[in-house]
Amino acid sequence: MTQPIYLVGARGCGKTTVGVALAQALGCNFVDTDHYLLTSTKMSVADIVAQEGWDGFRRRESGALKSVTAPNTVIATGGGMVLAESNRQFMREHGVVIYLRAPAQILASRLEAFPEEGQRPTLTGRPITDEIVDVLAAREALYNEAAHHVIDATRPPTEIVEAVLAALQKAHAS
Ligand SMILES: Nc1ncnc2c1ncn2[C@@H]1O[C@H](COP(=O)(O)OP(=O)(O)OP(=O)(O)O)[C@@H](O)[C@H]1O
Ligand SMILES: O=C(O)C1=C[C@@H](O)[C@@H](O)[C@H](O)C1
Ligand SMILES: [Mg+2]
Repeated sequence: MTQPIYLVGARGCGKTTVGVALAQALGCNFVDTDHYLLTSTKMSVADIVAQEGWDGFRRRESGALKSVTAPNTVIATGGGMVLAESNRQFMREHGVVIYLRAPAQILASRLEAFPEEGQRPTLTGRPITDEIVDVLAAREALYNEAAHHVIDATRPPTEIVEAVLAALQKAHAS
């Protein structure tokens, strides 16, 4: 592997969890744009949004995407990375984009168990487990448009990693 692999999908689909395991399986680096922003700004997503609004966060997130892009790297993106057309285009041009797809009901149950509110402040003013249905409906087309491969992310992380590796191998062979 030399091209970066970008994992996209809604909050709770497992981009960070699967990304760590996928990087381990491939023996390559792992970075996460949310974590990159946390360490480079020393502010949580909630802090950035409180100070700069969502527009400020989205600008920083687009910058983070460019900063972390490197060969031999699995990149877990933030759930809203696909909102900017320029980000979707950048990811498709610079690497392989994988959409980890899961229905809102499953996302809600994971987010309820592990809310991490500092990193996942409400997007709409409603509780995140309520808003996820509408957020996913509004973004589903963007995740699909960005993706080279769509992977069922309702399974355990080890199975998702296997499915991603199989998709990458199949694409390489063809
Ligand atoms: N395949 C899975 N099966 C069961 N639980 C999972 C799975 N993937 C992730 N989880 C759990 O769901 C929670 C959210 O996962 P994770 O943080 O990886 O999602 P994310 O896509 O990175 O979300 P965000 O967009 O907010 O960064 C975590 O607590 C994780 O343990
Ligand atoms: O879905 C979203 O818009 C977000 C997801 C998280 O990964 C963070 O990037 C942030 O909380 C925004
Ligand atoms: Mg994450």
